[in-house]
Amino acid sequence: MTKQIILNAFEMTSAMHNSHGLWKHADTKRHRQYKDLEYWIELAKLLEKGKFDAVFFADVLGVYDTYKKSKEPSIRDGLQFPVNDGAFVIPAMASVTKHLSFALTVSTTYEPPFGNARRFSTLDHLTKGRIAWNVVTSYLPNAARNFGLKDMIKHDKRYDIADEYLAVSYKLWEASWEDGAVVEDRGKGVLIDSSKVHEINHSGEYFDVEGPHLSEPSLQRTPVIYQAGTSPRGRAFAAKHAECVFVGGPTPERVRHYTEDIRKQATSYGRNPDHIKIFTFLTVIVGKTKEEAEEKFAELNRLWSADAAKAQFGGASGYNLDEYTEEELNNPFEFKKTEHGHYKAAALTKDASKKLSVKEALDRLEGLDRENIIVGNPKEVADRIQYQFEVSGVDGFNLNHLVTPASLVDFIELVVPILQDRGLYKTGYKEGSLREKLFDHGSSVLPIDHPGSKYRKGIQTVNR
Ligand SMILES: Cc1cc2nc3c(=O)[nH]c(=O)nc-3n(C[C@H](O)[C@H](O)[C@H](O)COP(=O)(O)O)c2cc1C
Repeated sequence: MTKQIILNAFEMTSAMHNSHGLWKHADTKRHRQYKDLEYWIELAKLLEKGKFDAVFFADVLGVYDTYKKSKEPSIRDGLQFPVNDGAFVIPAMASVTKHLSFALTVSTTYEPPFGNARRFSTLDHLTKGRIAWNVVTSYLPNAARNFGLKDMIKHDKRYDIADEYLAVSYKLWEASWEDGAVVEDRGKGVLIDSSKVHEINHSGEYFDVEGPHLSEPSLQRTPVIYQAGTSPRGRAFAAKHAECVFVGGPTPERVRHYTEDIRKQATSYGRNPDHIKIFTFLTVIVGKTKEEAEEKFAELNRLWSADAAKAQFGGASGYNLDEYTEEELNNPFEFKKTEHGHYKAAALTKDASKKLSVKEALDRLEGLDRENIIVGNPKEVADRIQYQFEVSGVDGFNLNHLVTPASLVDFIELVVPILQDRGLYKTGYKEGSLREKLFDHGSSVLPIDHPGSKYRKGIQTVNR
């Protein structure tokens, strides 16, 4: 059977996400409606109609303020600000869908693991196993200062902390409660068999947690583990822990380099590389005709905010694009490792399809980056998606939407049927939890080659 594209809607419970300045578009209301439950409920119904696998909720815990050393460019255009807590809209979206799943971003740098484990168990219960956790280590200096730190914790150390954070989480989800602990024995007057509920007594370098886990085991126990990070340390972390990885890369060839590296490293951890699904970005502007798509592109390009794009680039990469002098504009735009994140900086330097000068790099952010957007009629768009899917070696995409919900409606009406005709996209959902839909492990819980499963106690689940 043809390998099929797994599709997530790339979202954020914020005024704007990656559509810089496009709140000015006549058809978008999301910057006013992102705080309304009705907006998320309608979106959920639309996405399930389009057979989307999941909604991927990005998140940040601060304002982007590297560019111009100021928060003003971000605040002015609503760049991922204001941003609400994504967890709260998920149960409402789950209540009007049966199959759509939800990947929620939570940082291991700022929120302690004990409360986070309960949050995900609760969501897994309420959605009947349709939850994933996108593990990030965060990149905004303002986030560090919001959580009482003077500076960001160093990039690689954040991943060391994340490693221990995951160990604590696995203990809570996998080791604290045995299967069958809830006995509900009316005769003996026992609701929960306390011999099957365990403290975890974790004492480590960064965390001390006694337990037991406050939630009883949910369908998946450990939520499907997503990870977003493309640096060498990020990829090593993904290879060890992630069941789904969200990688950045400006070309399908470069994305392939990352997918191959992650799968190779996963093997060295004793994991089956097929137990990792890899995703990258997808941005589409589709019209019934090429001319209509080009008109849409021109209109969006006209409304684009270069300042917001540079502000996002700044926070994600650590480069302040405002600091180059006139004389420096012709210099090559070089990669430098910062304490922020890897993929944005790499996209315009070492991963770019050609070497860029500083001026050329800045120009890429002045408008919608044509190199990273598919513009065309439905067939042209489907051809290009198919090409990117086949060349990059990914299992699916996180689909951006520039105008919400119009971009998603266009995609579902115009592109999905072609991908379905080609056998590249499902026409119906598989039954079961998110993990069962994504994999063939034979159960909802972690497979035995995953490091989290090593913590298991007294759990009677079959696994392939
Ligand atoms: C494709 C992609 C998406 C990401 N999304 C988020 C996000 O929503 N929120 C966030 O705080 N960090 C996000 N990150 C970055 C993570 O915080 C990451 O753990 C950290 O910046 C280091 O990333 P790196 O390994 O690529 O350097 C993302 C990274 C990538 C590659």
